[in-house]
Amino acid sequence: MSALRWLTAGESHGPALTAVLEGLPSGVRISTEEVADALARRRLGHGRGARMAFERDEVAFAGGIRHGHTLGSPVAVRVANSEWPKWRTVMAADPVPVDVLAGQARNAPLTRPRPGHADLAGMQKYGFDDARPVLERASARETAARVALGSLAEAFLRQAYGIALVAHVVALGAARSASAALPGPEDTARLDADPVRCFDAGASAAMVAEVDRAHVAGDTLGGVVEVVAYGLPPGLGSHVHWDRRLDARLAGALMGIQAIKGVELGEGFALARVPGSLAHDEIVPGADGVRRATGRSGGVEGGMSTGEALRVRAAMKPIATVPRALATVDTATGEAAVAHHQRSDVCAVPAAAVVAQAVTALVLADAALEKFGGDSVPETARNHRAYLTHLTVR
Ligand SMILES: Cc1cc2nc3c(=O)[nH]c(=O)nc-3n(C[C@H](O)[C@H](O)[C@H](O)COP(=O)(O)O)c2cc1C
Ligand SMILES: C=C(O[C@@H]1CC(C(=O)O)=C[C@@H](OP(=O)(O)O)[C@H]1O)C(=O)O
Repeated sequence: MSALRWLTAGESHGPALTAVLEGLPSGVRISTEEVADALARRRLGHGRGARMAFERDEVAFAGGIRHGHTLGSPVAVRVANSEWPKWRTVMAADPVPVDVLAGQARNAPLTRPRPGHADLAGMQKYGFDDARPVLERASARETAARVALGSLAEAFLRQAYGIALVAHVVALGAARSASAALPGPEDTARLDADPVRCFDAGASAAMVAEVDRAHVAGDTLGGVVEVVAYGLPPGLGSHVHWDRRLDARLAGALMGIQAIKGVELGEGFALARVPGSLAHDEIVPGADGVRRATGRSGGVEGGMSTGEALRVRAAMKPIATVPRALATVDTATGEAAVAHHQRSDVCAVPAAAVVAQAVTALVLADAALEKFGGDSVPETARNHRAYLTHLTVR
């Protein structure tokens, strides 16, 4: 069983998202404002659709926190949706009279499933003749719940072990950052201020232009995000079994984000094209112990953190709701049709970076608690210090 478990519930146009984090020690300092800041960061980014402008995330803790500190009990977070009054009837939990529903334009069955979204496979799997019940949960609005939990995991990692994370966009459509410079956690405000969360100013301008071109063309775009975590000890995760490997756990969590289609640690796929002499990170003596000369592995070897910066990338496919709608079949008639489209993001890669940072923090917090145990922040911090003091090789 994982040391830390998390679950989310809620539909895109439902009253609220609910998230639960179980296993967090007591004594993590956290405020509603910190979680709200993380949620606001997820709404940023050039290319997001109209919904980001008018909808608000109304966050409140519903358990596990007292006077600004975790209690060790499950933490429950509720992210209410300010748009709920408009959806109260269409998304009501209790039965609604048929004549009342019939008067709701929002309730018209969606029978032209979008290629690339969950619509068609979800209708087939769950036995619906309308895509609404599928897309409500498939929607990446759910990622607000994971970002809320990720902000708790990040606070814990920072306070217990001095681990800090940052995420940025390294490619968007055909534009990519040519710079090898990595942002640090202290660059978060600068990344928030960039329209596409890119650390490379030249590439940022090219990415903005890509989004604008796609918008005019009635098209959508994907891209690549990178999460960097600093301050990890060596030895999170394990080589001994597939499901204990840190890389496998990161890949699973990142691939669990809507629209993520590829994950790589460090140089990932590029390593497959170079000889071994250029693929690995040579081990060199340093003032504070052994170091790596390069960061090609992304800070994970043998399924374990090496103690160097962790660097993991995730590739996001373009948004499925393409304004210049794609071909589909109207499931009500069996006839060829164009996919339904009302509004959508042109590109949500900057938001995906924020979500990727959150799920990476959750995986690292789980792996750290598995390694160091402890039911309070001081206890797990003590265990971490003792481990570092007594490392067999340094
Ligand atoms: C932050 C974020 C925002 C998204 N916004 C949209 C959107 O506006 N329209 C859309 O069709 N898909 C959007 N998506 C992608 C869909 O959620 C995703 O394509 C869908 O779940 C199917 O992807 P899958 O095949 O990976 O499950 C977004 C994804 C993320 C991570
Ligand atoms: C609401 C959010 O993202 C939504 C994710 C999403 C999708 O299909 O994934 C589709 C869009 O919603 P709609 O189809 O209602 O316009 C996005 O706005 C959010 O991130 O908070």
